[in-house]
Amino acid sequence: MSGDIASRAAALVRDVPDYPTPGVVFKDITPLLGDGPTFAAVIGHLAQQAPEVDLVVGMEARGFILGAPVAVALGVGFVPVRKAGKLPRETLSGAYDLEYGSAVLEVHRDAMAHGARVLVVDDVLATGGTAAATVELLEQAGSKVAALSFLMELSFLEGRSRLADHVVQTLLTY
Ligand SMILES: O=P(O)(O)OC[C@H]1O[C@H](OP(=O)(O)OP(=O)(O)O)[C@H](O)[C@@H]1O
Ligand SMILES: Nc1ncnc2[nH]cnc12
Repeated sequence: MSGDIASRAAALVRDVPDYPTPGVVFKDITPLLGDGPTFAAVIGHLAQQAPEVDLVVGMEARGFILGAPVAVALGVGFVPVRKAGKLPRETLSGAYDLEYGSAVLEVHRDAMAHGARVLVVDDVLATGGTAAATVELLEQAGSKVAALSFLMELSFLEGRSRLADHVVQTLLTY
């Protein structure tokens, strides 16, 4: 079944060369998001393989698109990890590099109870900079990252090696 979902999803991911910078092949998921049955099947797959968790965490912005419906499917809350300056209360924050730039991520300091088990959801694992920075924030906040779940992994960028102590799940591998 997941093989079937994987091939349907892969057919709806579009390669855009030299975006946003020369040399990067951007994996555009908007065709997949625009196909209701495939989008629903992907969310169902991510939810079905999830460990038991208290919360789902997603990273701005594409991690929100996948993470929030996974949280709803699991019947748990959703915590946004946002780019700097968007959260109104006290935050934990961390700078990081990604495949085509650098940024700062933040999470509300009180978003998770101490010891909460969380599932991290995002669309792409590339260099792993975004995911590693997120794990660091969550662990600083006292959470336990039960697993990280991605729609796809760009394995040639070896992001998985930055998450070596964690469970990493991906539907598609390039
Ligand atoms: O493994 P990495 O090299 O860190 O790259 C992966 C990250 O890059 C993209 O986010 P981006 O910062 O482009 O933000 P967006 O979701 O707002 O488009 C993607 O959604 C991941 O979060
Ligand atoms: N090649 C890529 N395509 C889409 N999102 C990404 N995030 C990091 N690298 C990416």
